[in-house]
Amino acid sequence: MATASLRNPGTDLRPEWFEQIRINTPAVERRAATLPVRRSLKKEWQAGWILNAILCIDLTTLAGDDTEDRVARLCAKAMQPIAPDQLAAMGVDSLTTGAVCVYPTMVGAAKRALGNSGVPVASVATGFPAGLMPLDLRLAEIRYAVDQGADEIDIVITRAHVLQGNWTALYDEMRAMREACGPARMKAILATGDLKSLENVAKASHVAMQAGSDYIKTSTGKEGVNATLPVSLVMCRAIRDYQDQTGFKVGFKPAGGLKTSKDAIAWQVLMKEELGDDWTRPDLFRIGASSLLGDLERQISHYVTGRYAASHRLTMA
Ligand SMILES: O=C[C@H](O)COP(=O)(O)O
Repeated sequence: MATASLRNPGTDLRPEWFEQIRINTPAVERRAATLPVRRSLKKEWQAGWILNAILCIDLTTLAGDDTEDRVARLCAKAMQPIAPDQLAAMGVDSLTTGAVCVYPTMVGAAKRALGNSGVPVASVATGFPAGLMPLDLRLAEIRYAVDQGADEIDIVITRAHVLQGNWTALYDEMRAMREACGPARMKAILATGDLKSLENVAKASHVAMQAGSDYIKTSTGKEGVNATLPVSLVMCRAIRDYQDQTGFKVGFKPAGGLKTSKDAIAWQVLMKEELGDDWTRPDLFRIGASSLLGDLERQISHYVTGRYAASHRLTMA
């Protein structure tokens, strides 16, 4: 059995590990519905989970009007997401987000802004968000982002391969992407809102892990439906099965539409209950979000000062 610290190397394609999967959708939905209301957290516990969520955020900007200035501001926020006096009041010395996540042409600006802070830069690639580009161009885009200094690559898959059950084609493209990533960790975005069924989500999760993904990620943030708890539950169970099958731990990243502290806590409850404490830390859990940090800041400020700060006092737009 592999140890936790080793990177998932993937396996040969093993359809027999997932072809028989059937999902009881009503049961998944019932279980998912209990997650947001499962724990009534006392104030200090709630504040602790909120700080942990910040530690796990891939602080994201993926907009057509991104500029190097915007990316630099995002990076400043990633390095200091909470005001030092508020952190000190909570007995915490320092805190950063899990990573920043940007388009490939913004990787250089992010690296410069983050300096030696240790905050990793994640880049989307492979024709994000639709992925409908020739494979050689998608692989070249990964290599470009790695060359610019990206530590992590968030790839998108060809949804048609899933919809047609073409697992070999899906595995082959992801294997090639994993190789193109080299030392950069690969997060595989399944775009679950496009995949039509929870069974397809489970099967695509298995193929992504067999192809060597370091994390599996729900969504680009651009699909009609992005991260949901039922989809996340199915993906977490695939991660658990894969660990049973291979001994390797693969990370999970819900992304798209996560905006509130309540969301951040519900997803952490999911991780803790389905996969255990290891999956509440950034090496196995990230939250992809462009507009979650503001609410987390508000809750921390309320915890420390007893009142809610006006939104213009919070530095994250
Ligand atoms: O990977 C991260 C997503 O693009 C973020 O989606 P969001 O803008 O809905 O938070």
